[in-house]
Amino acid sequence: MPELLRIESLSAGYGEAVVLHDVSLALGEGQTLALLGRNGTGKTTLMNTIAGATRQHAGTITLGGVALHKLAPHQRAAAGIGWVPQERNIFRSLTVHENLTAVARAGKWTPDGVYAMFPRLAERKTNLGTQLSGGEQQMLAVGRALVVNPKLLLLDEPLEGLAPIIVEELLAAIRRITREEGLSAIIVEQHPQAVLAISDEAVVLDRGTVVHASSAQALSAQPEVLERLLGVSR
Ligand SMILES: Nc1ncnc2c1ncn2[C@@H]1O[C@H](COP(=O)(O)OP(=O)(O)OP(=O)(O)O)[C@@H](O)[C@H]1O
Repeated sequence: MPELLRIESLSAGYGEAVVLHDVSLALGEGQTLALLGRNGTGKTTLMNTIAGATRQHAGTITLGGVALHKLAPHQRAAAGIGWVPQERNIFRSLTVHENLTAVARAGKWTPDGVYAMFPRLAERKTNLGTQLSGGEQQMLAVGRALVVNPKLLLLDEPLEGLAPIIVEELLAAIRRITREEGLSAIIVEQHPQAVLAISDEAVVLDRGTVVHASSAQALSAQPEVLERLLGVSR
């Protein structure tokens, strides 16, 4: 399969502080990567760096042959990065529908497609962002990234703090978006198994470096590695 993303020898952080050291990874078109690691190991920093929101000290990031690291954040969105940050950046003072139409760009994903994926959002079309539950806000954040019609979706802890029933709903939608619709994605999670089950590749970070890279299936089948690197046994 053709390569979509390639990161080589990446170092990045905040100001003078370097958080990521010599990170390299690659992802093929239509593939999903689970980005795992304990608290504070640099997962969010790597997502932010791909999106252009940190200070990059060294290395390259290429998306479909385009040198992303040379672009400003808004240019990276135009180049195909759909970023759903940890803090779910929706417009709280706009309605659900306005949130989607404000950023939509021509392509396969439309607001109606998002409503079909998330029927809860269809019911709340005219509600303001402030009136949504945490789960609905997360669905809207994912929907906003989809209607930009990205090449690569970055999902930073999309399941964090949500009720179990909402976690199931979101996971099913993410599985459909990645497995059935074939959109490439990087998913950050602290709890690995649910995400490994819907991913092709797995990378584990520790202290800002890659300490494990394999297929998601291979990592799932290694409880001793999960225990050692993530402190979970399954
Ligand atoms: N805005 C910032 N300025 C300075 N240092 C930061 C900033 N954000 C994060 N860091 C530091 O970078 C390191 C990696 O943090 P990061 O949030 O990337 O880890 P993480 O693996 O995503 O953790 P978590 O699972 O807790 O979100 C930590 O030591 C953190 O203190």
